[in-house]
Amino acid sequence: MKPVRVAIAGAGGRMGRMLVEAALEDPGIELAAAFVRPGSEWIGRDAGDPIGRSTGVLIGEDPETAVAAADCVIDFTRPGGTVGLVRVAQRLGKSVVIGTTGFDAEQRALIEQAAKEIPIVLAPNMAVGVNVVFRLLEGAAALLGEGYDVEVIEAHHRNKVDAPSGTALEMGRILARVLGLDLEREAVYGRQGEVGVRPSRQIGFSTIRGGDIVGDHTVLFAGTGERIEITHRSQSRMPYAVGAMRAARFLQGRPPGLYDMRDVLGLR
Ligand SMILES: NC(=O)C1=CN([C@@H]2O[C@H](COP(=O)(O)OP(=O)(O)OC[C@H]3O[C@@H](n4cnc5c(N)ncnc54)[C@H](OP(=O)(O)O)[C@@H]3O)[C@@H](O)[C@H]2O)C=CC1
Ligand SMILES: O=C(O)C1=N[C@H](C(=O)O)C[C@H](O)C1
Repeated sequence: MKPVRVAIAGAGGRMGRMLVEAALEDPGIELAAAFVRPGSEWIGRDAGDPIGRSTGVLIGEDPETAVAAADCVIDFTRPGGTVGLVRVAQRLGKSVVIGTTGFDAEQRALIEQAAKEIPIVLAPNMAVGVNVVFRLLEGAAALLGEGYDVEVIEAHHRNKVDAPSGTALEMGRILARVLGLDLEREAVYGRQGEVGVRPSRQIGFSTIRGGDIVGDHTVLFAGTGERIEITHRSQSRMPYAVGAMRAARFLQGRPPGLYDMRDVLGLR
């Protein structure tokens, strides 16, 4: 099988660098292009420079040129950048792996629309462990049922700009579905002041930001006389990047559609 040619967006970012490294280590992947925003200090430099390696691929600034050179574009940037890139991929008939988080409803709808024409993996967390935790949460929530208050607690580095994390929100969606809750009405994001007695039909989200924490997620099921905590802690960003390469390989030859990491990992 020919390697999947990937273009990496935001190649100078924290995840962009990891993605370049993971692409170089994966025999099923060929690094075809890497690009950044116009004006970036990285333009014209080797894509391996941010990680002290040499790739022979120069960092560009034109998404069209980069996407045209690849089978699949991998995007861990910001929602505004992602939707623009999805339009380019749609026009050129290329697949997209999206790790970016923090989309609003309109941006999400645009991605869903594009997925009618091209194959897209959209996943707030590409680490295998987190996707297994998603499955554990389904089981735990179904077994525990009512009688346990559910809280989602996440911690990330000081530079993360969206909150709660995309992973925490996905955990909330899974728990709400299994428990029959309406997340729009029954979620609470942080608490302050005289908030009153906690309703049983509620999912609480708490966000911690500080230092260089890569990413921790805990779901707490608090009962009477006991509590259960399911925790995932990331010690490195590499599992996210390795997952993104798996997603790019998964998309090769796939029909248009919106997939997530559970599809990629066979966890459905
Ligand atoms: N799904 C997953 O497994 C994971 C998802 N993430 C998500 O990935 C995203 C990026 O995280 P991280 O790498 O830490 O962030 P960084 O800020 O380190 O990197 C973001 C990159 O995107 C670029 N960028 C920002 N805005 C735009 C735009 N409008 N158009 C194009 N490029 C843009 C930045 O360029 P510049 O430097 O010029 O601003 C930078 O290179 C976040 O949404 C995060 O939540 C993170 C880890 C795992
Ligand atoms: O910004 C990050 O760093 C991360 N973002 C993702 C999220 O919002 O869930 C995934 C991971 O937690 C790291």
